[in-house]
This record gives sequence, C-alpha cells and structure tokens, in this order.
Amino acid sequence: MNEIDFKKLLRQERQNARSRNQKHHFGSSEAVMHPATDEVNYETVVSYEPYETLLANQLSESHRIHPPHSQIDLVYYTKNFLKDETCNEILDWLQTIPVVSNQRKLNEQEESKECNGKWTVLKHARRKVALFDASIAPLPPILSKLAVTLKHTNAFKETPDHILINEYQKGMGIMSHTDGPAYNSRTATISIGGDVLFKLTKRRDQYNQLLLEEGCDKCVMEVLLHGCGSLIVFANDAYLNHCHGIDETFEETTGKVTANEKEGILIKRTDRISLTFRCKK
Ligand SMILES: O=C(O)CCC(=O)C(=O)O
Ligand SMILES: [Fe+2]
Repeated sequence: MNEIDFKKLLRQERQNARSRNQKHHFGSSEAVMHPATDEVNYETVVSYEPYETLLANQLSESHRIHPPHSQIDLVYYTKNFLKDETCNEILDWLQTIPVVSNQRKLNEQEESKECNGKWTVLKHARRKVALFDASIAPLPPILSKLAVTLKHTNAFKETPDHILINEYQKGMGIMSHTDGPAYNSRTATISIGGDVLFKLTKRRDQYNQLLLEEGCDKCVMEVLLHGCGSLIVFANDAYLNHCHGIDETFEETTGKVTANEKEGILIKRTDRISLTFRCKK
C-alpha cells in the first residue's frame, strides 16, 4: 500500500463496519463495552490544567530523533511521557466509551456526528477506533487535559482539537498512509500497552512515482513506540513527504533504520492503544 490519505483510509476501512459490543481486552476479560447510546454528553468546560508528565522539560531539540546517517525533518520522541497512573486513568476511561449503533443509512455528515466520541469497529482492519472532533462536540475532560498537556509541553503551538483513538489487538497494524491535508502538518501519538515499530516510508504521488529520491520505497526510519505512555511527534517533511504505518505481525525486530533503539531488539506484540492528536485546518 502506498500513499493514502488518512480520511480515505478511515472511510475505506469503515465502509462495512458495523457496531457490535466487544469484550474489552485491557483489564478484566469479563468487562463488556457499554451499550450504545444516542447522545454522548460531555461536560462543557473550556480550560484544564495540564497533566504532570515525566518529561523533565519541554519537548525540545534533545528529543529529536533521526535514522543513522540521514535526517528527517521532523520527528520527536520521548519514551517517558505519561505517568503510569495517567495511563491507567486513560485505560479506565476507554472502557466507558459507548459503541456506535448506526443501523440506519447515514450520509457522511450524519455519520461523522453519529460516530463522534464512540467506538467504531473497522471491519476490514478489525481494529476499533474512536474519533473525537471538538468541532462536533466538546472534548471529554480527559482528552482536553491531554490536549492542553501537549500544547504545554511544546508538542503543538495550538491546542489539538481532533483526537483519534486506535485500539489494536495483538498482531494488528495500520496500513501505510499519510494523515492528509485536512490537518496542520503535525501529529502527536501517545502509546499505551504493547510496543510496536512505527515505520516511515517515502511518499509516492498519484502516478505512483516517488516524490523525492529514487530507491527509497523501503522504510527510511523506524521508531520503537514503547507502550508505557510514550509520545511521538512528527511534522513538516516527516508528515508531508512520508507515509507512516505499523505492520500486521506478531513479532518484529528493530533494524538499521531504528532511530531510538539499537538494532536487534525483538518486539513481541501485545494489545495496544494509541491516542493521536492533530489540529484541524
Ligand atoms: O497507532 C498509531 O501509532 C498510529 C495511528 C495513526 O497513524 C493514525 O491514527 O493516523
Ligand atoms: Fe496516521
């Protein structure tokens, strides 16, 4: 899979998605998702104190990473971003998100509204996603706090207003894609659960030609995303001229282009949650 706009990716993956209650696989195996409700009512509070993070100072040049012998403008990574207690708070809250129940046929606008703030199972990709768009409904307090924290720590200039939560079961991934032109060219992702390799490849244009140098179809940079509440931020060239994705595999090994760890580390996949923050244009 080459270049694919993230919105198209979601639409494609969501095409045949149907709501269904899922057993939640973090915490108790008996925990069942809350039944779908028509309305999601979140408190309308506009300002929150940021979370206290493990980041000693603000995100800065010292957190910048690039593969050996080359530069990609711009990727930041910090393994220790969220405290365990914050990760646990997020995991507990995730179990309270309702599941979408779109039995009737909806147009795109209705569907965005209907799905906002609810779990949707992407049938083709099998993973579960929940989208929170502040232009549709106020963000839940926990996400507002995280969004404020990201601004506070310099990950964004503005407070992000669009959050996508992906829930991956062991072995699942996300096909290589770009996050698309609907957002400012900056993405921040917090990871909780298992570790994965996040892979960046050079983008192709609509004629399937490499946009930049020749011979760069392969992965140009990998980042080991630790599931202990780590944070990756990518922007500019990394956002605009590269695709990113996560392989569908049960295990993988860090390689020569892994930017934040040495080569040869075996990663055995387990369940993982990611929270991806962006600013809508
Ligand atoms: O799960 C991840 O780390 C990546 C998610 C992602 O690329 C996206 O939501 O656009
Ligand atoms: Fe993405």
